[in-house]
Amino acid sequence: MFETGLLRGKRILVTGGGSGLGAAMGRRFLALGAELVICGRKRDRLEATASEMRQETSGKVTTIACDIRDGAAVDSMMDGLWREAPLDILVNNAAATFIAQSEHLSFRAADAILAPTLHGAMYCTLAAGRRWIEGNHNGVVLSILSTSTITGRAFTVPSAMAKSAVLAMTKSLAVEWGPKGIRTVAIAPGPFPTAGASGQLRLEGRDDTLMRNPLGRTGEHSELADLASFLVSDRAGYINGEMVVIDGGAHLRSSGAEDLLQWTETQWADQRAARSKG
Ligand SMILES: CCCCCCCCC/C=C/C(=O)SCCNC(=O)CCNC(=O)[C@H](O)C(C)(C)COP(=O)(O)OP(=O)(O)OC[C@H]1O[C@@H](n2cnc3c(N)ncnc32)[C@H](O)[C@@H]1OP(=O)(O)O
Ligand SMILES: NC(=O)C1=CN([C@@H]2O[C@H](COP(=O)(O)OP(=O)(O)OC[C@H]3O[C@@H](n4cnc5c(N)ncnc54)[C@H](OP(=O)(O)O)[C@@H]3O)[C@@H](O)[C@H]2O)C=CC1
Repeated sequence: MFETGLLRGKRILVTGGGSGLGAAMGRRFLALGAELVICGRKRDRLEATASEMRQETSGKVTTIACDIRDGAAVDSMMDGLWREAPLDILVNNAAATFIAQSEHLSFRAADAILAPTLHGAMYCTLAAGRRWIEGNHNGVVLSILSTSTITGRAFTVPSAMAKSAVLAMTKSLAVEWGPKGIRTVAIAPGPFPTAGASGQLRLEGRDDTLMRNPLGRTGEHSELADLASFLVSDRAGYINGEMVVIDGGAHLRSSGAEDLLQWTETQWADQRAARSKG
């Protein structure tokens, strides 16, 4: 679908690129000629994903273990990267969520979602942006958000809050950093099957999520990877501050969480007990 070498010469960091949608985007970026860096907390999983990628392509893949909740760790990751060469593109993909009745969320539980999803994305963006501006280098920040930024979403309130805040960052920096050669864009995916999302959101057995999709299916990873590749490429050079929804039209019918309103207190208690058993 794209010209060969669409992303040739681009050095791209995908946070949370060792799994799920981050890995799918990374694979496509490599296939389009980019140099890829993936980060996450789990070094083993990053290495396993990178080694699969290296077998599939001749492109260069680097892994960095980094907990993006830690600003100093983010700065040290960016220093290390910039010592070699500046990044061209940052993809804020790492995030966390789980379903819970909000009145049962401890402050620590709320922070467990806000810290990577909001603070982590902000730390990475500020760290990359500062270096781009100091070095007079153009850049693109793509943030993977959610349609909860449009609809809100019951039972995943900290995630909806964090994603909405990163959308505000995307729009605000488009104006502040656009004149400095930095584009900020976002994607709001609907349900795409990944181990992370299915496990945390109990998507299995919640047929309503799929039934409510006007297209009657979940998204394909390749569909998201295509959209991401376009948005970070120079072909999308005039798109700035925009969030593109890719959800089959699902959010026009429902936020995706309404079936949870039917859960009984016993079901929620079982959910909490399952969590506390690990
Ligand atoms: C909906 C429709 C969609 C339909 C539409 C689909 C749209 C999807 C939008 C977004 C999707 C995604 O983000 S999908 C991405 C999913 N991937 C992930 O979440 C991967 C990263 N996840 C993680 O790291 C973990 O799962 C997570 C728990 C979030 C963070 O782990 P931490 O080690 O930081 O946290 P812990 O130390 O274990 O716990 C910190 C506190 O949080 C509490 N806590 C942890 N899990 C909890 C839980 N399930 N329920 C309550 N509370 C919980 C603990 O009890 C602690 O509080 P105290 O007891 O008080 O100490
Ligand atoms: N799948 C879906 O249906 C949807 C997904 N999204 C968004 O897409 C993105 C990818 O989600 P998905 O692929 O489904 O889920 P995954 O759980 O596979 O991806 C989350 C990634 O984030 C990384 N991560 C989490 N916390 C941290 C941290 N503190 N520091 C560094 N990395 C971290 C994880 O790696 P590690 O554990 O090694 O740290 C993991 O690779 C997320 O932003 C999610 O909100 C949005 C809407 C729908």
